[in-house]
Amino acid sequence: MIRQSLKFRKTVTIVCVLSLIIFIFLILRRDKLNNIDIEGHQRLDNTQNIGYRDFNKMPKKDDNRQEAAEMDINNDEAKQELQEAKARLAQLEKKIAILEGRIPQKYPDVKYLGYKERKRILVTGGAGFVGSHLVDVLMTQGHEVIVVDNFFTGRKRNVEHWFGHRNFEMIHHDIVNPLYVEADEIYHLASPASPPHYMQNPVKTIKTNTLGTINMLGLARRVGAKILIASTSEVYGDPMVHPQPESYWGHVNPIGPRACYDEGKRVAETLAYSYAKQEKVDVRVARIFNTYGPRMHVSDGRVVSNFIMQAIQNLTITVYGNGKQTRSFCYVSDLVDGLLALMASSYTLPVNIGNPVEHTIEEFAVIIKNLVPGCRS
Ligand SMILES: O=c1ccn([C@@H]2O[C@H](COP(=O)(O)OP(=O)(O)O[C@H]3OC[C@@H](O)[C@H](O)[C@H]3O)[C@@H](O)[C@H]2O)c(=O)[nH]1
Repeated sequence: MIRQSLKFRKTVTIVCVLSLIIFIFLILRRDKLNNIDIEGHQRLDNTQNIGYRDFNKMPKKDDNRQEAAEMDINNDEAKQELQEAKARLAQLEKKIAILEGRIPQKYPDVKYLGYKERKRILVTGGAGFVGSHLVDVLMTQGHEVIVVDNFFTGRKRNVEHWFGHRNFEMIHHDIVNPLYVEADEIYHLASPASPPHYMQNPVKTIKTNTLGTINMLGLARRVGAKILIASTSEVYGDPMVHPQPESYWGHVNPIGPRACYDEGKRVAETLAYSYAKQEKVDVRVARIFNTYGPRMHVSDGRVVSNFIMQAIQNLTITVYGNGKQTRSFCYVSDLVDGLLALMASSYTLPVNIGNPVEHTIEEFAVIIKNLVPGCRS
């Protein structure tokens, strides 16, 4: 009985120890598994946590990178545009500098005229030799001047010192076509005046002096402007009377080489007085004699520039014919004074404007030769 009891105890003890070992084993095993789970769980948590906690941060980081990339692209484009703009600006600055070089910064002194005194004056042929000097005086007097020129013989450089002035306007226009502007006074000077120039295209010369004059007289009638017609000593043709008074009717060959100009100007005068009589246009007619002065072109073809150029270059002075024909020579500023005085006057019949002292062409050739030092012409 005691033996059985001891055996039982022993068995129970062994079972207990074994159970304990198994229990410890199981606990250790569980811990290990738990650790794995825990680690796994932690990793999962970490991910989740990171995912959760940095939910607002992580995607932002990506956005920032994208934004930064986009900004880089935009910056590159902006830099390129800036460079292009700078290049264009440099080009424009160059062009402006060239233009500024051409336009004088300072204009000749111009008088200030009040609204009532200031006139708007149209000068046809205003870029020519005589016209440009007239424009200078009208501008300095303080008037508003409109220059119309087709630049056949006129030159922009003759009036470029007025470019940009608020009282000055330039129109590139051929007066053979109608012109619609407002004006108080019209100086109608547009026509080639040098024989080689006006004979170069005789039909055009006649058109300018007939159709062109009709257009200007029509304009004067429409706007109520006073008009001065620039006529010529050539209306006397090959005169039989010396010097020629305005009452002399002339000696003109209607089919001669100069007829396009001579007859063109005679018709222009006839038109002026027809408009005066029929349409009550206020007209002035100036018969201009030989004129010389600055801005006369070296290849003008008239006797003054021809002789001077020939004398300077020691070339033969070309006296046409026997040189006994006479001419008077008027300085351009005196002619301009005469034109202004005639326009301002109430005298409506034709007026000769020139130098009353006549010289033969032969005499004139000698005068020029003696004025050029060392001339061997
Ligand atoms: O080289 C020359 C040029 C001209 N002459 C002579 O010099 C005289 C003057 O001739 P120009 O060519 O200078 O001019 P013209 O006097 O014939 O007419 C000029 O003067 C008046 C203006 O109104 C006219 O518009 C213009 O044609 C003419 O007798 C001409 O034969 C020369 O002897 N040699």
